[in-house]
Amino acid sequence: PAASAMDTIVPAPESVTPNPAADFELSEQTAILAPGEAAGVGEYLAGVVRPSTGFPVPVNPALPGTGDIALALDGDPALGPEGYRLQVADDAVRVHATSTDGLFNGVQTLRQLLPAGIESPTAQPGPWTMPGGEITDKPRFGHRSAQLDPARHFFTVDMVKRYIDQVAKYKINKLHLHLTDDQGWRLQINSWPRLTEFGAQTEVGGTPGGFYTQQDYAEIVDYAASRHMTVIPEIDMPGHTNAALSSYAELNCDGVAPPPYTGIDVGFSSLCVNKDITYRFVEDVIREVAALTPGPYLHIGGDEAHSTTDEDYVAFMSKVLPLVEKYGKKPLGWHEYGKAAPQGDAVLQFWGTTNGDPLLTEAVARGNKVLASPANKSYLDMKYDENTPLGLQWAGFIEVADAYGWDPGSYLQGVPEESVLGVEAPMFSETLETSQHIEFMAFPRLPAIAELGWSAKGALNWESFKNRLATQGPRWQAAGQDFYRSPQIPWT
Ligand SMILES: CC1=[NH+][C@H]2[C@@H](O1)O[C@H](CO)[C@@H](O)[C@@H]2O
Repeated sequence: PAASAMDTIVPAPESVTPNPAADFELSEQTAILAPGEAAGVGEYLAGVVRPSTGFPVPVNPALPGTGDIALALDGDPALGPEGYRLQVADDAVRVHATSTDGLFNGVQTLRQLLPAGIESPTAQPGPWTMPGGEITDKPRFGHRSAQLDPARHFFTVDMVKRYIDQVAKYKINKLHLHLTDDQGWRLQINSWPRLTEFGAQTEVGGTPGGFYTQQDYAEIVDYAASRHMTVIPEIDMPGHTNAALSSYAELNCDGVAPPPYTGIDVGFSSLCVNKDITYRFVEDVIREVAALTPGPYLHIGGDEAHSTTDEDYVAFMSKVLPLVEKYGKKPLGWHEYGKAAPQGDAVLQFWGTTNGDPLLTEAVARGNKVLASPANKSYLDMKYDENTPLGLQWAGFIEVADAYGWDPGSYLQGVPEESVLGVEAPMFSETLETSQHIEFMAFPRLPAIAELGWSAKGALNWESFKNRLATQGPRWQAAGQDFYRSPQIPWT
C-alpha cells in the first residue's frame, strides 16, 4: 500500500514529493480562493467537496489566507498549457497553473488526495485530511479522448454528462460522440429534418431511439467545456449511413429508401457517390455541425465502407474533405480515409488490431498526426474475458493489463512519438444501454488509457499502476458508480 495518498494518484504525476509533516485538514472554516478566471474552477471544486463534507466552503476572489485552498493563474510557463503545481501544507493548499485547464487538472489531483468519501453525494464523517507535499505535473499528450456511441443505443444528455464527470477525474480532455450510424441519426439537422424525425426513431434491438436537438447538443458542448473537455462530433460516412439513407429515398442510388436497421452488422450501407444531392446533403450537415462545434475537429468517420469501391471512396472523400476545411474545421477520421491522402492538418484515428498500417506511414510522411486507439487495447466495448456479460469480442478480450500494456508513443510502426496526437478509448454501444453498462465497461480500463495519455513514458509501470488503481475502487463506490472488480487489481 502507498505510504501517502500522494503516491496513489491516477494518472501518475510527473513528480511527487510527500511531506508527512504538512498534512492539511479541510474544515468548516476552509474557503476556496479563486480570483478572476479561476472562479469557475473554484466553484467546480466547491461542488465536489460541499455535499460530502457538509461544509459551506465558500469561493472567494480574495488573495490567499491561512486555512484556504487557493487556485492561482500564476504558474511557471514551463508547466505548459495543461500543467499545474500543487502544494499541500498544514495551513494552506495552493494550485498554480498557466491556464484554467491546468487549474482544473490540479483540482482532479487535489480531490484524489482527499479520502474516498469526498466522492459521495451525501454528507460523510471526516476528518478530511490531505497528505502534505508537492506535486508538479503536465501531460505527455495533449489529446486524451473518451468516445461514446449514442447511435447504436441512444444516451440521454444526462447520461452523457454523467460520463463526462466520470472521465474528467482522470484528466480526459476530449469527448468524441459517434452521432450517426446505420441504426440511428442522433443530431437534429435543420436543413434535413427527417434525419431525426424518421432516422432517430429506433436503435439496436428495435427499442425506441432518440436524438439530440441542437439545443441538447449545445448543452453537452457547454457541459463538456465546463469540465475542460472539447467535443469532437462524428458524422460517419460514406458507410454506416443506413439511418440517413432510410430517411431520404433520394440519397439512395436506386431512389429507394431501405428500412430502419436494428441489427449490428456493418459494411452494408453507402451514400451514393455519383449523385450531386449526396454532396449537398454532406455540405449541409457539415455546415450545421461545424456551426454547433467550437472545437477544432470534425470527425467524418470513413470506416468499413465495404459497399463503396475504393475508387468511389477516394472520389467521395476528395469532395468531402475540402468541405470540412471550408467550414473551419480540421478532419479527423478512422484511418482508412488515409486512402484519400488527406492534407497536413488531418488526423487519422487508428483502430486496427495490429501495430500499424501502411496508411499511417504515408500519413506521417504527409505531416498528418495519428490518434492511437488500437481496438485490441483501447476499445472499452470489448469483453474483459469470456465471462463478461456485456460487450463484443471481435478484437479479443481486453483485461486491465492489456489496456495498460502498450506505449502510445512507440506502439505504431512508422509513427514516431511526435506524430502521435494522443489516445482515445472508444466505447461502441451495440450491447450497452444504461449508465451502469457504460460504467462497468469503462472502469477500470478508461483510467489505464488516461494514464497512457497523460503520464511520462518512464512512469508507465504495471506494478505501480495496479496499486494506485486499486485505491480508486472505494472512490467509485462512494460516488455510486459501477465498475468491474478485475481480479488483476488488489482492490483496497
Ligand atoms: C471504427 C470501428 N468501426 C466498427 C469497429 O470500430 O468496431 C466497433 C465495435 O467494436 C463497431 O461498432 C464499429 O462500427
